[in-house]
Amino acid sequence: MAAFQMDRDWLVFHPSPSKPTFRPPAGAVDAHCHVFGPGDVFPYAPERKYTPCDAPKEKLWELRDYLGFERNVIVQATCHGADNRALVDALKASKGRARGVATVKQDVTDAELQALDAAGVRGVRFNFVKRLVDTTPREVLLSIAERIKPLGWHIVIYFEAQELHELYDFFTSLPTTVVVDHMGRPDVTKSVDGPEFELFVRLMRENTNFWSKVSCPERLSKTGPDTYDDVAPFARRIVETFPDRVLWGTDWPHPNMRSHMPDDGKLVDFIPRIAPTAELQRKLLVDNPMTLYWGR
Ligand SMILES: O=C(O)c1cc(C(=O)O)oc(=O)c1
Repeated sequence: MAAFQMDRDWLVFHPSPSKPTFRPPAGAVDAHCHVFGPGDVFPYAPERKYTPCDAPKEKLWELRDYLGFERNVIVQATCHGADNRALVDALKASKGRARGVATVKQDVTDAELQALDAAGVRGVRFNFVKRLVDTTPREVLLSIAERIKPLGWHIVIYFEAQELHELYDFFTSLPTTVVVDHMGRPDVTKSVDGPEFELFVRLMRENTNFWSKVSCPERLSKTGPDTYDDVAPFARRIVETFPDRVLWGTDWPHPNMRSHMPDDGKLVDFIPRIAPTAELQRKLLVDNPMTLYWGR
């Protein structure tokens, strides 16, 4: 009997993704993915908002190789809270082919930060999505930011587009490189030139320490699986406007998907639609993530 029972409506990752037609350039990095558990070895956090299926590191390596990628950036998932043991275990097992983004609390010690750094962690994640986490006061986040800055780490932020107005000044006060998850989750039924997305473009334009992941068409799309036509203009605009500050990731194992479970091969085939030239593809998949995560 497994230690944890996944949520009844949980969608398990795709059992047999298609082989992508698009071949990623040599050295490509999947710069946003997660590991879950396994729960009987690395228990899910008591404060979690969901209980997923196990998604262990071995499955992630299999997917990496199958899709034609060489490296991963593993982002601490909220179901593990600030217990980074599953993440660290995966980083150590990766033989240098994975880097990590952790979640830490204010009372994290310098020795713990050093140990995370040695394992390959290069950033912390601040999450503002209310269905995923309880709110952490801004002064606590700022104190964590000051602690991780000397390590040369960056901050990954996850929020929804309608919250950006309220969070804008706080975000721009952060003292490190800041990476936005999933393009700030735009409402893609609105115009790509409209005021909501324009605010996000302004954040990127006026603050050159901001980067964006152009990931998760499956989460943002309203038109549905496989083509994600409605998301493409948003992601392409960001890639073409900020080619040196964009990252791409599968988001495997796709926590909390309700509408459908994406075929990871189809997600890879989405890349040339948002990064149409070989140069843009190389920056997005190789140069940018290598600079940010393997720069030292
Ligand atoms: O939208 C989500 O549900 C989601 C959740 C998590 C997490 O639980 O960490 O991470 C993501 O990148 C996306």
